Formats: sequence, structure tokens, C-alpha cells
Amino acid sequence: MPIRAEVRVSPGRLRAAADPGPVEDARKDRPLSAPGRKTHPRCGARGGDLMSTDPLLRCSDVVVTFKQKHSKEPFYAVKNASLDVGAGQIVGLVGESGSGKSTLARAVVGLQRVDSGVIAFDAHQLGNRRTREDRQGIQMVFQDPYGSLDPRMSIRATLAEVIRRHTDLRGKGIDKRCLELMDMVRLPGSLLRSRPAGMSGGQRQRVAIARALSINPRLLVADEAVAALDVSVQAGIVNLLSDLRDEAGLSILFISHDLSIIRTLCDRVSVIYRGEIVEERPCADLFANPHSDYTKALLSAIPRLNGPRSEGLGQGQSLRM
Ligand SMILES: Nc1ncnc2c1ncn2[C@@H]1O[C@H](COP(=O)(O)OP(=O)(O)OP(=O)(O)O)[C@@H](O)[C@H]1O
Repeated sequence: MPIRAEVRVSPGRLRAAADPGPVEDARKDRPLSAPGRKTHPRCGARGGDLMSTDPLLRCSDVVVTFKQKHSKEPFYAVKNASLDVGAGQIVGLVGESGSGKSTLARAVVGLQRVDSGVIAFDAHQLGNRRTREDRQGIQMVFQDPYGSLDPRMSIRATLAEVIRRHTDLRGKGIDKRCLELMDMVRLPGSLLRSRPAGMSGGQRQRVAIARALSINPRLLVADEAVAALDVSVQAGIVNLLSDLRDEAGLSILFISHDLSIIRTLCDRVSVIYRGEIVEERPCADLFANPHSDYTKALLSAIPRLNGPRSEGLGQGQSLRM
């Protein structure tokens, strides 16, 4: 019998997860390392196995700087950031706007040069210049499903282009793979003939996920992948990501400044502030008992469902809720 994600997120649940008041694990009904959990065919990982000691992704003391126009000093966008993602884990990276989330995410997938530190995938250190094999293991999904798909290409052509470039599949093999991918992201095969303009935002994001999955990555980096979608559509994508972890053993680094989604979806969470990881804990622990002052401020900025809105973070600091 196929093992399905047991947490079904409704839009209401996403909103409810935003309320830090009665602290409980929003994911408590999900068996993180149940013995019967499906084992991933390629990596052998069990979905969400928190006992894994050898992380799939390890970032150690990663530093990324940018030149500044008006200063000789570099700007440290990411400062000695360390973060692990275990096989089959979903790890959240949360922080306010400008805290360095996307820069670290881009460094992980090789789109951003790293000044120093180590990024290792499957115990293999990745350099600033990535091989094709390196790139295949980690794929990224971006915030904007409108901008990330070519409007001139049909969905089949979009998927086929990547499949052809990265695999030996041709002709009917590509057709079959396209249908498999549409099935994985819960879209009807008939949409393969459509172009992005004829699709909803949620459908487009599912296509972007299908494209990322088309070369069998083991780690998906989702950078604000649901931020542009409305709440009901967000819930569908959150459920899909959860299912992909459970069914395909996919590991996910989920970047967001939406704490309600992080709380609903993630096993662990890293909090980043001004380029530094200030706290890294199992998700339920962090929400129940935040350690760093910044995390406390972040959590207190969450609007409560039945109470007055907290004063939250200072001016210029924002969280999307
Ligand atoms: N190419 C660049 N050149 C110069 N500065 C940059 C560059 N990319 C990012 N930065 C700066 O690095 C800091 C971190 O940016 P980053 O996009 O990683 O933040 P973020 O946490 O992802 O923010 P948001 O949630 O708004 O996307 C910001 O101050 C940003 O202005």
C-alpha cells in the first residue's frame, strides 16, 4: 500500500499554524521515522529520518561577500553559515527580508560564488565551478512561477528540453517521463499541450517543480516557492512537497519568511539574521522554546488569530504572514 503524507494542510491550517500561542507540534501526527516508512529506491533513505548522521547537504562556515559601491569593505551577505539537510529531511531556512536566505540558497545550488567555507553534497565537496553531475543532484525552484517558465514553450517542450539535456531518453521515452512527472506533481497529462499563459499560478509552480524533478535530484532547494501564491494554492504546494519527501525520498531546503508554512512543513529549521545562522533546531522545539533573542522577536511578530497583533520586529524588519 503506498505510504502517503499524513499531514494534509488546508489553508485554514496554514493560518492556524501561524499562531504561536498554544504551543504544540503542528506536525505531531506525522511519523517522522516510522519503521514502515517507504524507503527511497536510489538513496535508501527513509522519508524524514531524523536519525541520519551523514547529511545529504552540509554547509560549514559558508561566507559570501559582495563588493560595495561606496566602501572598500566587502558586504557580508552570508557570514560563517552552517546548515545540514539530512536525506529525506525538509529543513526550513527562515529570516526577514535581506537576511541572506536567497544568497545561501544560490550558493548551495552553485549559482553564487562562495568566498570561503565548505558546501558538501553526499559527502563530496562542491566547488564554485560545478560539474554536470554536481548540478544534477541539487535543483532549485524559484518564487516566481510566471517568470521561471518560457511563455513560448508548451509544458511538454519545457520538460522535454531538460530531460533530453540530462538523460538518454528520447522520443516515446520522453513522452512517458513527461506523463510520470505530471503525475508526480498531480497535474493532468492533458496540460502537457498547454503553455504557461493558460495555467494558474499553482499549476505553473507545479510545472516548475516537475521540471526540477525531471533529472531526479536528491535535494530540492525551494526559494520562496509558495510566496507568490494565494493561501489555498500554497496549501496544495506544501502538501505536494510533503508527499514528494514521503514518496520519493526527496530532501528539501525550504526557504521562506512565512513561519506558518515553515512550522507546518519542516522537520528542522535554521534561523538566519544578517547573514548568520542564529539558531538551528527541530522545528517543534524552536517554536516551543526559541533560544536566540532574534528568534523570539521573530515568533512574537506572528499575528495571533484570537489576540492583539504583537508589536513584532523593529522598523524595517518584516515577515510575511
Ligand atoms: N548580487 C548582489 N550584489 C550586492 N548585494 C547583494 C547581491 N545579492 C544580494 N545582495 C545583498 O545581500 C543581502 C542578502 O540578500 P538575499 O537576497 O540573500 O536576502 P533574502 O533573505 O533572500 O531576502 P528576501 O527575503 O527579500 O528575498 C541583501 O542585503 C542584498 O541586498
